[in-house]
Amino acid sequence: MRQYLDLCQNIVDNGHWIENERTGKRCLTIINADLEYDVKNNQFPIITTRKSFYKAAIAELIGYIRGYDNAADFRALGTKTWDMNANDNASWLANPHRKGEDDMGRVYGVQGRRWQKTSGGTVDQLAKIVDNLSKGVDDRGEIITFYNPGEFDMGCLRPCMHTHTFSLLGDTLHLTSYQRSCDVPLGLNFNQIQVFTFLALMAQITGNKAGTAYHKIINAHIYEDQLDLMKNEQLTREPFPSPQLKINPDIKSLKDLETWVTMDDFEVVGYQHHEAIKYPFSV
Ligand SMILES: Nc1nc(=O)c2c([nH]1)NC[C@@H]1CN(c3ccc(C(=O)N[C@@H](CCC(=O)O)C(=O)O)cc3)CN21
Ligand SMILES: O=c1ccn([C@H]2C[C@H](O)[C@@H](COP(=O)(O)O)O2)c(=O)[nH]1
Repeated sequence: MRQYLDLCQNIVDNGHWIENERTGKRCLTIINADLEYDVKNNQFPIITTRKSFYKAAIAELIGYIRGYDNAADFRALGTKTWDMNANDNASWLANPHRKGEDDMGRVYGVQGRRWQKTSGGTVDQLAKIVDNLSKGVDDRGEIITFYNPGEFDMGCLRPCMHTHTFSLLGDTLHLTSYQRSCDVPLGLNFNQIQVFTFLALMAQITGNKAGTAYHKIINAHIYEDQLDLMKNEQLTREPFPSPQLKINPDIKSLKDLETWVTMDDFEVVGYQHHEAIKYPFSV
């Protein structure tokens, strides 16, 4: 994944040091990065310059698709990535909307599947997109957005990868995903996998061909305590060729994704990688 390493090198060479009040850490930061993934030819954008735990990344995506609001549900699917934000974040622990242990509040999938209408009831953004794309319809608004400023105070974290737009050209499906804030050593490793897999899955369940995924990032940063490992370890390594993602072909509908799918339905074939690097995580 040369484009990932180029972005990391660009931050190291041209980044600005920005204080981040929420985490109390400084971040080396650039604005604006555009990444592209070739889903059509199954060039899976997994990082090869360290070991990537791709099943955890896919588990996060499936949890968003299911509308999960609880770190325990994410753990049951195969990822602990929401434990810290749900249970170890002072401002969320003190928030009266928090419903107890593991609650994440009205984040990501809750907005995607159960956006609260002022007139009562909820909007299922994802089901509408799946219905339209299955009929070959792109109404130029096939958008799922998790970004609901009216409910930021009801969740543990504002969504980072917050909006996904699907587009049909004939029977080929494309995806454009927008990310406002990106922890390049940790989060992007997962987000690249999620953007790719979201397009591959949506093409599969709507009977379309997968095309290209476009990933647009605004604030791309490396936390100060991650910089040494990035500069002196990861960036000294040569990448390996991209492997392929195999998805169980029996997954045919949104209902399948909501009910029986597990991480055993995803396999990466031919993943060559360098050894793991453990980057610090900032809550
Ligand atoms: N500071 C920060 N960075 C993030 O990337 C991030 C957040 N916060 N909060 C919400 C989610 C949670 N995400 C996470 C959380 C942890 C890992 C992580 O620790 N990854 C390890 C290994 C994970 C594993 O063993 O499954 C890694 O090496 O990639 C990655 C993404 C992405 N998001
Ligand atoms: O999918 C994700 C979720 C989170 N992140 C990172 C980006 C930032 O480092 C933090 C969120 O902090 P904010 O202060 O809310 O911007 O989490 C990510 O990279 N990918």
